[in-house]
Amino acid sequence: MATESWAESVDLQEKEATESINSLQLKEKPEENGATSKTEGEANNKTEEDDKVVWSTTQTSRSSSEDPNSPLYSVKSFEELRLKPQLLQGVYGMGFNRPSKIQETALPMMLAEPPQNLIAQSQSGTGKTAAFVLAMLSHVDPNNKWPQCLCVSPTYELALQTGKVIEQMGKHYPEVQLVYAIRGNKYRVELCPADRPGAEHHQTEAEEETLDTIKQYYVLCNCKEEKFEALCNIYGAITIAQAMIFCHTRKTAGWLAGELSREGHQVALLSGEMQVEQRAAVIDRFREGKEKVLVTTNVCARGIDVEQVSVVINFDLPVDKDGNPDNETYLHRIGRTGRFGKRGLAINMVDSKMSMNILNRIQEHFNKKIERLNTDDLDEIEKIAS
Ligand SMILES: Nc1ncnc2c1ncn2[C@@H]1O[C@H](COP(=O)(O)OP(=O)(O)OP(=O)(O)O)[C@@H](O)[C@H]1O
Repeated sequence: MATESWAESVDLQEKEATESINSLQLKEKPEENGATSKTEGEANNKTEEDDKVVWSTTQTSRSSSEDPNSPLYSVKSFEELRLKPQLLQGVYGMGFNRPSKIQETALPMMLAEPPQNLIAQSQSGTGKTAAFVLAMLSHVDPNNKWPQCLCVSPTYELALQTGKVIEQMGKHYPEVQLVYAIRGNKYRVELCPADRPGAEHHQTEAEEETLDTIKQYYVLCNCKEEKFEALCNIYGAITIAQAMIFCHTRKTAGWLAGELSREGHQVALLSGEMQVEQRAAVIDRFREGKEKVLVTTNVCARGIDVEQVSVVINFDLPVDKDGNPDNETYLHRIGRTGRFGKRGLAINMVDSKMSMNILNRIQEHFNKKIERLNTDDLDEIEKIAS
């Protein structure tokens, strides 16, 4: 699959972004993902690190593709979805064995002749992107030399991420060309007709929006310093592959990134005021595992798919401009972990009566109990990860 180069401008910015990230890396962690090979002598010499429970995305939850109630369960194979052979090659090349429920349900509707309009909802990380990418690639006819599929993304980062999925799935379909109509690329888009006819709806109930594979907890604190201490205790008790930490303001995010760096964590900082290309470079580095912790404010981290993210921390709970709970943002944030049946952990920091009230309203909205976690008790933290 051919691509127009958007990477040039990203490269130019990357150096600058890397420098600012490097300035945060005061101390490198010697071990990656808690995985090391040891001699027998070393193995007998247990360290604090050895005692930690590993909270890793390699552990899959009970909600697997075998469970008919799981959003990953399907009765069909990709062959039965009648995908083009080039796309089947692409799908298997990405390591997908079977479609998820949303893929199995949505693809036949999107591939029908004539195709049906569809508004589909499914839990985070259950394969929606893959579903609509396959639909786009199935419809495009490379003999027609005009733009045929338009994918509109809410953010620059998501446009790049979806583009990468298109590139991977379309790897064996080089006749199809992909272009990015994003900042820095001069490309005139054809507009969609404003009068779209009605669409089929495939919706999820509010109670089902969060995944059972993501365990949710809250921690009671009094101030940001206590929240940071709680965070350190969590890191002291469990080994975390990669984590995303959400803050309300840039100021808090910057402060927290600095504190975490001083503790020896490999930290990346992502916030709205950075140039979009810089933000893309930061996300790329995080995706490659160059940083293990991503501290971020909000919008730019929406929809990011990084498999290794095993823990999401709401250092500040998401609220809208009127100070009410932002349930949608909460869902998007915690959905950065527990991707495609992996286990995930979401921890909310509560530091006032007001934020406790916000948390209670979030629980009510999703009809899901969020348990309290005492981070002064290392055994208790270890237990939630086992
Ligand atoms: N059928 C499949 N088999 C195995 N892995 C899959 C399959 N479909 C998608 N994935 C992987 O699962 C992860 C989540 O998929 P995807 O990003 O499509 O989910 P999503 O529903 O769009 O997520 P979000 O709601 O956060 O936008 C991705 O890393 C993707 O590569």
